[in-house]
Amino acid sequence: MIPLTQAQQYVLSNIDTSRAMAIPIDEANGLITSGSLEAMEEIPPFDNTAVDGIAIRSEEIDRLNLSGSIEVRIAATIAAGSPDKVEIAPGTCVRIMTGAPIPSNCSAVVMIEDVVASDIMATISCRIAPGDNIRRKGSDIAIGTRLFESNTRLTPAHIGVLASVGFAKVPAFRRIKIGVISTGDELAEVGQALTYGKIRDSNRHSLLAIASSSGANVLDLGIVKDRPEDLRKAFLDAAKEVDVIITSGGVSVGDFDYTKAILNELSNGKAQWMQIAIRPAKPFAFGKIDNTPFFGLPGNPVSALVSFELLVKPALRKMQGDLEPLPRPVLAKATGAYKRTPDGKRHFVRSNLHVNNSGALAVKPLDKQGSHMLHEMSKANSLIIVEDGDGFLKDQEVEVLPLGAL
Ligand SMILES: Nc1nc2c(c(=O)[nH]1)N[C@H]1C(S)=C(S)[C@@H](COP(=O)(O)OP(=O)(O)OC[C@H]3O[C@@H](n4cnc5c(N)ncnc54)[C@H](O)[C@@H]3O)O[C@H]1N2
Ligand code: MOO
Repeated sequence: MIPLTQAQQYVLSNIDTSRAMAIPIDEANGLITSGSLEAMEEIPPFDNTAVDGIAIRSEEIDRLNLSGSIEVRIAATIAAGSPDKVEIAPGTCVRIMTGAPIPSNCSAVVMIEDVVASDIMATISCRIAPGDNIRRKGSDIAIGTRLFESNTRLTPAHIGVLASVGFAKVPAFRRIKIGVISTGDELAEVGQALTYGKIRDSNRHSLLAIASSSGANVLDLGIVKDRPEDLRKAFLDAAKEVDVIITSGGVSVGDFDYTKAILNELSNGKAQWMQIAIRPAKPFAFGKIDNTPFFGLPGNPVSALVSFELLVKPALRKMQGDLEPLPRPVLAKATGAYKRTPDGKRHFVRSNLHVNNSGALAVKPLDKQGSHMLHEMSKANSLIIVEDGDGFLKDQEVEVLPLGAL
């Protein structure tokens, strides 16, 4: 058996970053920038009002500060989007709506709630200072501002910023397309009758889902029987269609575990079959078919998902431009014990990570830890890392990998 870090490093060293290209901003959420981005427009693009109210000149502010109350004639009303460049006459003011351009010689806006106004006159008796309620041109983003560094993962707020300064496309690493295949004669499709000896193919569906929620496009490549010629054809066809191939099953030592043998043949003898010193997800195969990375995950349903988290996801992150692709654990206090015996493996214990009543991170190890027990896995949001040994006690601080992060 080899340590997990060795397997992860081997995979990462054989993974290239996907092509950088100009991506339409509405397709870029979750992608990573391939270059730094600078603003070529400013925000706000003109001085505008932050409130609905009355815009006044500094001379009126001075009069107000002297006398405590002023009356000003309302010369016009300015709506948001108004294209007019306005300058107002002495002794007058304008009604103005949130976001509308400020007349060039006005220096504050009084909120409409603080004004007694008729259609033509406004009486102002509140305190106001120059600059109040005005959002100055360029005060949020000036032209030339470095918006984002290269290798920034784009979130909805990044997308909004890019739209606000006029980027229709953004330079980013292309989204990966993942094809998922299930292998095994025992597999039945959902919706098919379940005859004796068969089980439903759950891996294909859970793997399509986890690949999709990891930010990839996915392609369902179906179930392939345990027949070398069928597997060979399916793998070769997949390599033409997708950027990454994921299979489950057939990577252990059974008589019909052909996946690793066919993968090795199609990667010109360069595939690696590994027994990783972890539980679950011990067997794993990795290779490339016509330069398309191929991940042979174990068939046990929990193992397939854990293998995806620990081995596929870091590779996807690297392909998508993440400079620190390996998952990082957090520390939390165990709310229960986990007993194990030394077996040379690091265990990943399905668990529930949460914030306790004191506001600290706590983690509950779940009961059923069998690698076929997918229902229990579905209740987990994290994996407690337990090094080889006897396990941990209640209230002990443990390392935890949260599941589900991009
Ligand atoms: N003699 C040994 N036997 C096994 C070992 C070992 O070291 N020596 N390792 C065990 C471990 S650990 C795992 S994990 C499995 C991995 O086996 P394979 O990757 O070859 O997978 P299969 O044998 O095809 O299936 C294992 C198990 O999972 C079920 N399965 C398979 N595909 C699906 C699917 N798409 N959806 C739901 N369930 C699936 C399958 O029916 C089996 O029960 O090997 C152990 N054996
Ligand atoms: O390691 Mo297998 O992946 O336990 O079930």
